[in-house]
Amino acid sequence: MVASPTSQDSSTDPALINIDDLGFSYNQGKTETIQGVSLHCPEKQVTAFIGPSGCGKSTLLRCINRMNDLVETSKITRGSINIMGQDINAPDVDAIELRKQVGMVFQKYNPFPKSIYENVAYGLRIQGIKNKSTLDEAVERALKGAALWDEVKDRLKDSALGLSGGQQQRLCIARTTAVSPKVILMDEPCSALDPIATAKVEELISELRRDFTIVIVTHSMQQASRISDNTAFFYLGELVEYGDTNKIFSNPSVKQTEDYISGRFG
Ligand SMILES: Nc1ncnc2c1ncn2[C@@H]1O[C@H](COP(=O)(O)OP(=O)(O)OP(=O)(O)O)[C@@H](O)[C@H]1O
Repeated sequence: MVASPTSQDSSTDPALINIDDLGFSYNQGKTETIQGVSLHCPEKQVTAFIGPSGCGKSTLLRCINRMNDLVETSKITRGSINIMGQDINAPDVDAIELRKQVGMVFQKYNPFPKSIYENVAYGLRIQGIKNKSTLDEAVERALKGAALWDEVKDRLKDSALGLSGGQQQRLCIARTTAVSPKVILMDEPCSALDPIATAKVEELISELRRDFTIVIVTHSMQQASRISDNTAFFYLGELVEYGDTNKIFSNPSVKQTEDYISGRFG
């Protein structure tokens, strides 16, 4: 057992995502990978999940858009996740509809083997948007929002696979924002990038918080402290401490958090 979380409400801002006593199992409930986690992610802020390898950060992230549904033996064992007041695991909630509101950016950038333009237009076309000028405007807006427009505006018809790794990741972010989700989940989005590309994506994340609520899993404590408003520290499937990022990194309430952020374990 780890210590009880010292804070579940990170701030007084209204929460967009409310996770309440969540339990999650990969093996039909025999063991819980997520054990009674409660935390609230405020709207238009960045919340970082940190903790040692295997503590359940990515699993919890994937609960927020029900990606774990794809694992046949997975099960929510207790509690709930509400997004904008809706229980996302209620029987009438369609996971595909949910994922339109809760987009995801992965560790390994994964553009489609299509043109730069078509990568961004893809989700809009699926939504039935056919008008060329509407698509052109939306693609330009998303690429500008992802700080990529100036680098690609003259080669929108070229393959996305010809971009550098950092550009491909920013393209994946543009693809996600183009369909205007409320939430963007990011699972170690910089771990495959060099320091310069990482700095660009971090800058981008700081910009994106103006329009989106972001939850990011990161192994980098420096990254969490640079870009997040709130930080949640997990250990063995439990939330140890959650709160304002400055507080967590300068004056954590729990010794385990302090040991982790100071590099004494993990
Ligand atoms: N699809 C799966 N089926 C069964 N067990 C899984 C699955 N995915 C992850 N796990 C297990 O769940 C636990 C938590 O894994 P998870 O990837 O969520 O941790 P993490 O904190 O994100 O780790 P890391 O920092 O290494 O990515 C681990 O023991 C892992 O082996």
